[in-house]
Amino acid sequence: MSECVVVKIGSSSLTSDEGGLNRNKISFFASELASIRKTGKQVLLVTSGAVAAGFRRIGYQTRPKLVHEKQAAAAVGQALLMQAYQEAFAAYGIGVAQILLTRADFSNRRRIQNAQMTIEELLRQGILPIINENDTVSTDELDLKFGDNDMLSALVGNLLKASHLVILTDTDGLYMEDPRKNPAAPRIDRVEQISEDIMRIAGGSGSSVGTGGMRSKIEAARIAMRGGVPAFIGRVVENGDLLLAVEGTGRGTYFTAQGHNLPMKKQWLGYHSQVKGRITVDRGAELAVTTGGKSLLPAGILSTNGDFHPGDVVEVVNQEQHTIGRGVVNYAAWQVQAAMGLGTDEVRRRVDVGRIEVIHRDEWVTLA
Ligand SMILES: Nc1ncnc2c1ncn2[C@@H]1O[C@H](COP(=O)(O)OP(=O)(O)O)[C@@H](O)[C@H]1O
Ligand SMILES: N[C@@H](CCC(=O)OP(=O)(O)O)C(=O)O
Repeated sequence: MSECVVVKIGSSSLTSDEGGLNRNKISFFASELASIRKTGKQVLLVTSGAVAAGFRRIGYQTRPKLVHEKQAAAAVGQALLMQAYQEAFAAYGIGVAQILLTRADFSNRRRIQNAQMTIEELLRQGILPIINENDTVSTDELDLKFGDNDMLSALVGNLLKASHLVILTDTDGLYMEDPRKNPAAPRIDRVEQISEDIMRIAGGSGSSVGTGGMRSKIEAARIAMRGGVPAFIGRVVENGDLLLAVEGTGRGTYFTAQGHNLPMKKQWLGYHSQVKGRITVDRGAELAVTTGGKSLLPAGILSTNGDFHPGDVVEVVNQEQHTIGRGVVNYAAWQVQAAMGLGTDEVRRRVDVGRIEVIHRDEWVTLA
């Protein structure tokens, strides 16, 4: 397959603060995406804007806050959004398809493989897939909702091994401070690694229609970088800006892909799987699994949370409760509790487990 560009457009770029779609903006983005297709690259669009497009039509005065109201607004707005894109892309002879995904779809290997095969077939047939979260069935509980589409776009980019992830918003990239609060703050042009400092300067949404703000975009960029996909966060305002963004001279911040492209299985483990519990480890175990390439043994485990079973995915945290990675456990939670802190011989004597490793290194991904 030829190079593939995933472009994410946020609500703030498509709608006005008062709600409702801005048709001129949609036509503009359609022409920008069409110009990327002309260069021979495949294009996928991840679009927000369903709630913002639908809430006025449904009769709400401001963007709704209650889950069922948001879902109702999205159900109305998604149809309006697709209608607008269909018309706008038709002007360039490009057919479009609607794909609605949820976080749960990503944690189920078969479902996400089906989505991937569908998307690949659409691309082969020259159709431009337009993806949004399936707001009607997603709920805010238990991390089951993306909420904003930044993370969704990163996961789609990784799934398709995109050559570029372009996250468009209403600011020219990442600034040292939220430019709405400090217009003099300087922009960061390139980020090689997402440090704690970078996370700190990225704030929430400044507009009344956007949700994630810069923070969720940076988190998405981090996932893309780990998946080997270079990312861009910024703005396109004039004809040709999107092409410049893809070519490396856009109005925004570039995030360099990290060389080690995680294999699909580890990407699934790290970013798509559903976590069933948590294991806290001591410093020695932390180093062994994150930098030593070792399996996690019972001796370094301090505590567990959640009711997990062999084959489930658990999150592993250090003594400061920072996530260091995820892995598939060979023990049930009660077996970890019986074995934690014990040496290998002692575990074999006291606990009936098939394998001594709580998490084997082949079933582990470092996320620190
Ligand atoms: N350090 C920062 N640099 C740039 N923008 C920031 C920063 N911190 C917070 N923001 C805010 O993030 C907003 C973009 O996010 P959001 O409103 O969620 O947009 P979208 O709808 O495009 O996802 C900007 O308008 C800006 O106010
Ligand atoms: N799925 C929702 C996304 C909500 C949202 O505001 O996202 P974003 O503008 O990307 O911060 C919608 O289409 O309205």
